[in-house]
Amino acid sequence: MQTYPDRDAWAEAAAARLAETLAAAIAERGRAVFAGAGGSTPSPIYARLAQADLDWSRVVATLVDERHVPETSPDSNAALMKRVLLTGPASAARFLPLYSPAVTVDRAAAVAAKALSAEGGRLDAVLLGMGEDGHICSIFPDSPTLKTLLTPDLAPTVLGVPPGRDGAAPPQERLSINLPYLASAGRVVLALTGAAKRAVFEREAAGDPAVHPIAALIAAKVPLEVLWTEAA
Ligand SMILES: O=C1O[C@H](COP(=O)(O)O)[C@@H](O)[C@H](O)[C@H]1O
Repeated sequence: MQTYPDRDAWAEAAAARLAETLAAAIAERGRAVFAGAGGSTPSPIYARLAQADLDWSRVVATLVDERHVPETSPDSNAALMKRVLLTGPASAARFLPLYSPAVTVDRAAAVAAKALSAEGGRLDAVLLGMGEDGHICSIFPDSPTLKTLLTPDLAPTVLGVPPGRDGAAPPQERLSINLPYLASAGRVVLALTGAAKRAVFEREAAGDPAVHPIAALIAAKVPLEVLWTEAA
């Protein structure tokens, strides 16, 4: 885990790592695929990444997970990414949504999986956050889709995630990439803030990889870089 003295240094370091990997992919293959998280963590990183000196017209930007809601919803991760990352020069990137309107969450997941596969089926750079319950992407510790999403030897794909039962997370249907997408990525930056999330990360990392997403990432040798700052 890399520790940073404040949020500015933390966000700057995360954005620089992601930009470096996207630039290398563009130099090597003429294109790059970026996948990012929603939630409260990524905004300062997205704001800096948007300023990166990249040929954004060669970047496909997508999400590691999404709530099954339209972009008009305040819960939409797509709306967040478009508002904070895909602005200025970065608006030249092509956005690939996980959500599709007017279809079931499983159908939307199949559509997104096909579209991502058509982009090469591999993510160059990934920005992850982690919830205080230890979820990453929409891979929730107690979800019925947990085991499928964490199965290491499936093909990279996108799956629909049902809402949790009896008030358990997540509150609404979601879509999520699976562990093999993270394991095959070029670089995965997990951005964490605050003492509580650090404690959750350390507890989860020591857990059973079959049911703890962070432990599963480590066991699957995801190219993970954890960047932490105390300022929550
Ligand atoms: O629901 C989600 O939560 C996680 C963590 O969010 P944060 O607000 O604690 O940063 C996020 O990584 C994920 O993409 C999002 O859909």
